Amino acid sequence: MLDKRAPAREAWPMQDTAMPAPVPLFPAAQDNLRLACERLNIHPDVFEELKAPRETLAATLLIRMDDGSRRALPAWRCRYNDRRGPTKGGIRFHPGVCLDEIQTLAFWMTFKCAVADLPFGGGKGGVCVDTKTLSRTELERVSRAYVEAFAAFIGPDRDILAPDLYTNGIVMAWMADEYASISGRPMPSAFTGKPIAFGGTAGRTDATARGGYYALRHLESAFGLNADNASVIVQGFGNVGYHIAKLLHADGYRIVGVSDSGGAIYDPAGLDPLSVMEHKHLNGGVLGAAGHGQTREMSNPELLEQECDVLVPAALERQITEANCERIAARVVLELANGPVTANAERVLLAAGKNVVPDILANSGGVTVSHLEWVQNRSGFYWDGSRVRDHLKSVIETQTQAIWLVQNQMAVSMREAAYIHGLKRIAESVEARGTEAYFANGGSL
Ligand SMILES: NC(=O)C1=CN([C@@H]2O[C@H](COP(=O)(O)OP(=O)(O)OC[C@H]3O[C@@H](n4cnc5c(N)ncnc54)[C@H](OP(=O)(O)O)[C@@H]3O)[C@@H](O)[C@H]2O)C=CC1
Ligand SMILES: O=C(O)CCC(=O)C(=O)O
Repeated sequence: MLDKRAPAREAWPMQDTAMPAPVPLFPAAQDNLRLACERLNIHPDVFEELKAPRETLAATLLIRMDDGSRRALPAWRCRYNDRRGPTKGGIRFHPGVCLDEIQTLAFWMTFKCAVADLPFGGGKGGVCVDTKTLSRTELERVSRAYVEAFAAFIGPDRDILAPDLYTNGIVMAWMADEYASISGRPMPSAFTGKPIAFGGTAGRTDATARGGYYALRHLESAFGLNADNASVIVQGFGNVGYHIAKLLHADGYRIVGVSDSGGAIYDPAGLDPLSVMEHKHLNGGVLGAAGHGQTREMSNPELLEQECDVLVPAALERQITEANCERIAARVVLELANGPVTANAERVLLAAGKNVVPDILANSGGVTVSHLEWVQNRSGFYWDGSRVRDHLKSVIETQTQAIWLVQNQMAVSMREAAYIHGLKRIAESVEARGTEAYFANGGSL
């Protein structure tokens, strides 16, 4: 019998054929791997192992909506490579989520964890959903359904989740709670980025931004930047975008532009991130927030091209592409988003003498502090915020310096240097199992 609640045929969501599919991310990620393998003159088995994910699971989450209807949401979790330890990486809820994106993000996590020298491999997950269309109870059902679907994949020694785009500490708490129900005992270390009252760590909320901040400050003199007269544009005003704006503003950087999904504001005289965030809380977006008298509203693409010294993409992938790279005014691009600059665009930026601090270094602060949360959950001994920040600063400065050296020694881009630095560690962990001699040149750079 026909379900009386079924919507009329026209009301069923149809595929939007007018929108061209985005260029896949994974082939460019593989190019980075191939280049790093060539530069290190590494055994071909390493490329063979890393060119594809270990395992990816797809599921359809069937969610009961508040009005009684059901929605089917595509979801994925990818464990890309676990040679250095359990796979680790965030989960995102976004309407653009697809298999290509999740696999690529999991690949990037593999290298990010190696760059930060964490005992983790890389993973990532996502649900194709627009959280802005969900009530809080629907969001909770999506979070719990995700864990139910992927429970066999997850675990403190297998695959450890964390927040990413449009997920946060509350989502992690629902997930950890669901996982405890399924496992029959609490296992908080299978999730990081949890609220502090539920086994979270001090310092995780702003860790991604803080890591990027430490990297930028470490490179200031190399980039010829001076906090007292340098200007910054931040794309995305969520967890990462807001905190980087706040940290740099506190040090004297002039925040001249910020944006969110609703649009952008630009004020050459400067914006106060705290008052912009207050405005966003009250009005739902940054549009309409006032700076120092010269504030203009514009689109996100326009904002990227405005005058500034440092551009911080902190939203989505593929924001700086062949279409706009020649008009980017910034001298430094600090990639706090994952994959915001395409490979072709980066070539153009570098040829124009600009600097790009690659995502797998610039945004590695989040997973570095997630590692500390995992350690604290397992030991039952909790650190204070200053100890967490000191550790993060030391990790970021050490890895930034190491990558800077590789870049100069090998005359490669900072991204290539980061991949070489990470690949060396991954290959060492394979070789340490005694199977093969992976370094044709004995492991020296
Ligand atoms: N959270 C973490 O620990 C880590 C995050 N990252 C990366 O950082 C980026 C941001 O993540 P996070 O801050 O956690 O996510 P959030 O969900 O907290 O914030 C995302 C922000 O991006 C904005 N946004 C969404 N779409 C657009 C668009 N088309 N143009 C401009 N802005 C847009 C959102 O706008 P609105 O507020 O209007 O919705 C929001 O302000 C992602 O690429 C993520 O993968 C990387 C490492 C760790
Ligand atoms: O904290 C983590 O485990 C991972 C964060 C993340 O998803 C990322 O770095 O892209």
